[in-house]
Amino acid sequence: MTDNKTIHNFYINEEQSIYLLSHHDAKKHKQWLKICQKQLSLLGYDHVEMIGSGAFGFVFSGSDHKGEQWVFKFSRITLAQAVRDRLEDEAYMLSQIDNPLVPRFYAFERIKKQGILMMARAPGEDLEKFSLKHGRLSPQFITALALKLHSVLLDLRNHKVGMSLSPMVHGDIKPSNLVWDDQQRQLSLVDWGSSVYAQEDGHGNPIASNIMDLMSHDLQHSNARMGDVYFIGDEQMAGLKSSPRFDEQGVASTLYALASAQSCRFGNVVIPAASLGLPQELANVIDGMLSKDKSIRDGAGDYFLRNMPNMAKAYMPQLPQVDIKSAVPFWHAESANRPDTVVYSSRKSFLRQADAGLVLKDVNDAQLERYYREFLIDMGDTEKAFLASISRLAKYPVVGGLSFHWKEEQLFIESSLILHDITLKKAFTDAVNNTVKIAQGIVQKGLFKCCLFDARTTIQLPRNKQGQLEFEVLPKIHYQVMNVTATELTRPHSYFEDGKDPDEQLTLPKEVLKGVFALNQIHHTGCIIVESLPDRLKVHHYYRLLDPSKEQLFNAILQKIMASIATITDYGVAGFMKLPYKNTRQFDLISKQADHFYPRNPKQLLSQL
Ligand SMILES: Nc1ncnc2c1ncn2[C@@H]1O[C@H](COP(=O)(O)OP(=O)(O)OP(=O)(O)O)[C@@H](O)[C@H]1O
Repeated sequence: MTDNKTIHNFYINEEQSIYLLSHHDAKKHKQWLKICQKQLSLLGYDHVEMIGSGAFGFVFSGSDHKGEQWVFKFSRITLAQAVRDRLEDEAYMLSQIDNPLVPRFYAFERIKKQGILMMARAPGEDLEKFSLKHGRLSPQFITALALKLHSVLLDLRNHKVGMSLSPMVHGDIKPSNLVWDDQQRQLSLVDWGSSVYAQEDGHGNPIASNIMDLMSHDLQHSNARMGDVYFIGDEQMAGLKSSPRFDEQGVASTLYALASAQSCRFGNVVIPAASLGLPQELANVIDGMLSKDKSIRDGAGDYFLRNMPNMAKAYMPQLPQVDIKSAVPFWHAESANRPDTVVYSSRKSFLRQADAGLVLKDVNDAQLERYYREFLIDMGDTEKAFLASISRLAKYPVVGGLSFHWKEEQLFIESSLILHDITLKKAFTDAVNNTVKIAQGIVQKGLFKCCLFDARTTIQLPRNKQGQLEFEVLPKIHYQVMNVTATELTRPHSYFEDGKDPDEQLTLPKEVLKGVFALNQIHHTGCIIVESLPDRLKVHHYYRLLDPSKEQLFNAILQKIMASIATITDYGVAGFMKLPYKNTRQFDLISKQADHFYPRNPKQLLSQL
C-alpha cells in the first residue's frame, strides 16, 4: 500500500444515459419514444426512426408515400409547457424561409398537447457527429465551410418580408445544427428554435422597414432567444438586442470548434485558431471574431463578410499527413457491446472563478438550465473549455479515468483510458490532446479527477418507502481480466489518497474503505462510484484485473464491497478510482499554443519534400 492515507470521490454526471434513469423513468422514456413513432406510423409515414435529440426536443425521420424523407421534431415532455410551446414559434420562423440551405417547412400539427414540427430532411449527418468521427477537420474543409457559412450569413442579412429588408437571426449556429452531406458537399442549417427578426443591424441602428414599424416595435426590450451556451457570443448571452452579429459569433465558434475538434468556443485563449494549421488570414479572422473586445470582434466580422470569397480562392493542396501522437497513452479493446460512456468528475470547485459582466436574461430556458447544471456560470473560459473537453471524451466509447494535478509550474496527468472502437483512434487522439493542452493553460493549482464508465453496467437497487434497498439477490460487481506484461506490473500504482475531496458528499461505510484498500494490493485499474438517492442506489463501475493469478481474491473483495454498499442509508455520491501508474506524464504549463499556419507557399513546400 502507498503511504498516503485517505481516499475519495467523484460526482455529478454530465448527461443522463438512458441506462442511468430509474427503471420506471427509463420505461416511461422508451414508451414515449414508441408512442411518437406509432403516431407517425398512424399518420402514414414509413421507416420511422429517431435521428437526433437536443436540449429541447427529439427528432424523428420517416418517409411519405412518395418516398420523400420527412423530419418530425417533438419537444421534450419534461420541459415546461411554455418552453414546449416555442416549437410553434420555431415552425413559424421556419415557414418564413425559402432557401436551398434550409430544409423546407411542411406543417405544424398538434396531437393532444404534443406539438410536432414537420419539415424536409436535410441529407447527411450533422457536423458535430462528423467532427466526433474525424477529429480536427482539414484547413481545406474549414475554408470551404467558411465560404458556405459566409453565404448563410449574407442570406440571413438580406432576408426580405415582402419588399422590405428584414434580416433574420438564426441564433443557434453550431456544428450540431449544420447537417452536412459529404458526398454532395451540401450544407443545411437546421433548428430555427432560437431564431428572430433582427432588431438592430449590427452597428447599433434599429431595423424597421418604415416609420410605423419603428413606432410599433418594442425598442426597449430584446427579442433575442438563447442559443447554445457553448457557442453563442457575449451579446446574445447577455440578452442584448438581436442583430446579425449573433450569427457571426455562431459561425466563428463553429469554424473554431471544427478546426480544433472541440465542442465549444471557449478553448480559444489557450488553443487559438492561429495554432491550428489554418491559412493565416482565416485564422486571424476567426480569432478576431472570438475576441473579448467588441470592436475587434465586429471589425473581424465585417472583414469576414467582405473577404471570405477571396480567402476561399487560395490554392490549398493536401499536405502530407503527420501522424499525431496522443499526449497521454490510451489502449484499445474491441467488445461485443460498445460502452454507453458517461463521465463523472470531482473537484470542480477549484475551477470556479467569477466570470464577470454576464447578466443572465431568462433562466426559464432549457439551455440556461444546462449552463447552471454544468456549473459553467462562475468559471473562466479556459476552465469551461476544459470541462467541455472532458465531456467530449465521454462521447467516445471509452472507459477509464484521468487525474490532473496542477502544481507550481507543472501539470501531472495520470491516466487509464481504453477506447472500444479503433476507427475512432485519430479523432479520440485529437480530443485527448485538446484536453491536455487546455489543462496546460489552467493557472489555478488543484486536482481534478474524472472517471469514464459504461452506464450499461451500472447496478441499480430501488429503495422501498422505508428507505431500505430492495433486491432478491445482491447484484455482482463485474470485472475483466487481462494479462499484462511484467514490466508494466512492476510500476507503482495507487488509489487517490491525497487528502479529503472538498466536493465529497457521501461518507462510505468503513467496510467499503477496507475493501478498497485490500483491492489496492492487487494489480488492477478501475473505478467505483456510489450514488445514493432517496429512491434508489446506483453503483457505477468498471474494473480490469491485471494479475489473473489473484482473480479469486479480487472477486471476493469486490463482492464484499458490494455487500457493504448495500447497507448505505445516507444520501450523496462518493467513489474511488485506481489508475495503473502514478504520475504517468508531466507537462509544462503553456498559456497559449504557438502559432502554426497553413504554408503561404504550399507549392514550394511540396516541391521540397
Ligand atoms: N431537418 C432535419 N434534417 C436532418 N436532421 C435534422 C433535421 N432537424 C434536426 N435534425 C437532427 O436532429 C438534431 C436535433 O435537432 P435540433 O437541433 O432541432 O433539436 P434541439 O433540441 O432544438 O437541439 P439544441 O439542443 O441544439 O437546441 C440535430 O442536431 C440534427 O442532427
